[in-house]
Amino acid sequence: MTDSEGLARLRHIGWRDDALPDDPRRLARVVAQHRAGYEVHDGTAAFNAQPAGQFLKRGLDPALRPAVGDFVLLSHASHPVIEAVLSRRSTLTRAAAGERYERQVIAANIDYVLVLTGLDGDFNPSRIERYLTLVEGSGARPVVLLSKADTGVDVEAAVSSLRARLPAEAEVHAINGKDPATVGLLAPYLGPGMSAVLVGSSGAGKSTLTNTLLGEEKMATGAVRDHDSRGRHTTTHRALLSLPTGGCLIDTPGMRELKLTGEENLDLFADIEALAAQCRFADCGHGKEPGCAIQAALASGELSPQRWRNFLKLHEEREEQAATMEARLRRKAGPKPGGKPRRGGWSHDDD
Ligand SMILES: Nc1nc2c(ncn2[C@@H]2O[C@H](COP(=O)(O)OP(=O)(O)OP(=O)(O)O)[C@@H](O)[C@H]2O)c(=O)[nH]1
Ligand SMILES: [Zn+2]
Repeated sequence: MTDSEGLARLRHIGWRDDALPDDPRRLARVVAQHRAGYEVHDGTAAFNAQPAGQFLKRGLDPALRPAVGDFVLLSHASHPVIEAVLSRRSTLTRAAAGERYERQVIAANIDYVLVLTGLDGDFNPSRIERYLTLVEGSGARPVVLLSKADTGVDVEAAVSSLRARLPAEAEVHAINGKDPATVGLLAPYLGPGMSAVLVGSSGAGKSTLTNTLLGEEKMATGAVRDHDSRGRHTTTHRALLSLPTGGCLIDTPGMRELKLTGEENLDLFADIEALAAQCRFADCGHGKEPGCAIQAALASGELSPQRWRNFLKLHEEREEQAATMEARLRRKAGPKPGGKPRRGGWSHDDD
């Protein structure tokens, strides 16, 4: 295999450097993680690989283990073993219950997270906001895609109300997932060397858009899929899709249903945090307390009730999840020797 052939092969899996790694035959990309091991793709085919023993050690920071999107070096054995994980340019993480409160990598080396929402009944600005908080700080960039713009809905109104809520730099596009012209619109995010994931709730149009991007009918869409055949197409070869635009789309069920956990930061609501800091009392409950800056902002219209509700909802969810995780960790740790209950630290008592 010549160098240029080797490079062309690696481009299919999103390898972006102009140089080949020292031993390109050993390079592959993790496209899925199963109970029984990993599924990797080397640009020609997808196959299974096991993690080397070093990745299985108890107590190892989960962030050091191979994750979907990682470029890895394999052994030459007939049953390939993942021996090393190359350094990451971006890391999407979420909180995970482990031996301590820690973060789990859900995808690595992703450039764009395409957050897809239908402009039909699925349209939900709060959910979009929450997806953006998940992507924040990952090194990947979110792109909000509003599908079904062709269905007679008031696209302008939806887009402008959404823009008003999101940070100014957020990218928002209304699209028709069935229209081949959409490929051109999204090409800047899906060019050679780019890796993207598509997230969004069921029915938002992920399969439809993926098919349009592929330029052929490769996946079953909701229109033709009956209830029982759900998941039938979740086969190995479509976990990493090489797009005609040169980029690649990582599409595994876990990625599709990115869930929010207790650890997203709430930077999108920094304005609300700033307001709360102006309340007269440091422990203000933002109810009937005198001198409450939040209530004042709500009264003056500076803060919309909807935005305040969203903040409260997200905040509450976050607290709940953090408490659940703490409780789980505490159960795992067992009672402290000496029998005396531990003081402080835990805000919830669950036994
Ligand atoms: N008119 C129109 N219909 C769309 C568009 N995008 C998706 N649809 C339709 O919406 C339905 C659901 O689309 P899918 O692509 O199956 O949705 P999905 O996100 O893959 O759904 P899951 O596989 O359940 O996660 C199908 O009937 C599509 O034809 C669009 O931009 N315009
Ligand atoms: Zn207050």
